[in-house]
Amino acid sequence: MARNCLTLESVRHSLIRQEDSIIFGLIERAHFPINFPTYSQSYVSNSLHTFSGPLLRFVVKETEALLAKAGRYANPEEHPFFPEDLPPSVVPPHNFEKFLHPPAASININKDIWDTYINKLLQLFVTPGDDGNYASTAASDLLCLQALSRRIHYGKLVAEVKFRESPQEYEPAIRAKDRDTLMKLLTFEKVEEAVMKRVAKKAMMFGQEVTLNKDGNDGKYKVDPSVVSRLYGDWIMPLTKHVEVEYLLRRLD
Ligand SMILES: O=C(O)C(=O)C[C@]1(C(=O)O)C=C[C@@H](O)C=C1
Repeated sequence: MARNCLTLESVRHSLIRQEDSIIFGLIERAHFPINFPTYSQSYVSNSLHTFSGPLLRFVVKETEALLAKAGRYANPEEHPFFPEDLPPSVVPPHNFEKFLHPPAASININKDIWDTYINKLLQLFVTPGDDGNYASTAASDLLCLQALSRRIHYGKLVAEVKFRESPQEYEPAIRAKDRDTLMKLLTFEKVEEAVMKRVAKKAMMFGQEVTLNKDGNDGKYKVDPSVVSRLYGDWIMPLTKHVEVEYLLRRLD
């Protein structure tokens, strides 16, 4: 859909679709135990001294460098975790429609997303242990981080649509830099409740063992549906709303 035709219904529809990518990402990651060395400061240090630090950082940084050359970050819906020193794109530029308000478009909270994912979320949906599959673990973390980042930063589009639909409602709070009022204005509790129920249901459907005999999967899922619901309620939606508030605060700049 052309950006300028976006409505609250269509951006919500995109958020619903993105739930699938996030839940599949979580299921893939939950296939491995925590594998702490993936995040250890000292795991990667090679004799060439080309890189040192956590393996996950290495994998994300190198992947982003490659994707930047392929033009990924020219798309306003994509946000790199390591925006410093990205190489230029080698592909012809695409004329992405400018839908966001330019002074607010550059918000990037990937640092918070990274810290939250590593320090809070992972422990909730992966088992303890170490199976040595650190590179595969980092590759599945990368997919989760990208899906989460895309969803959370989608809050910019949601905020823009809300602002365009009723600017008079938002302008006084933006001028007063009143974060609490903005947060109240953009919060729809009923929608949040529906999101939490739907993601739990999707986690049940996507995460069940599919067999050819009649036995059910004994209520066992690849990722706990109640945890998925909690990840959304406690972190994913609050971070999305944080992006919405930050965006609106710059909407009249
Ligand atoms: O649907 C909206 O209105 C949004 O702003 C998105 C979202 C979410 O993150 O899913 C965030 C805030 C609302 O309270 C409801 C849902």
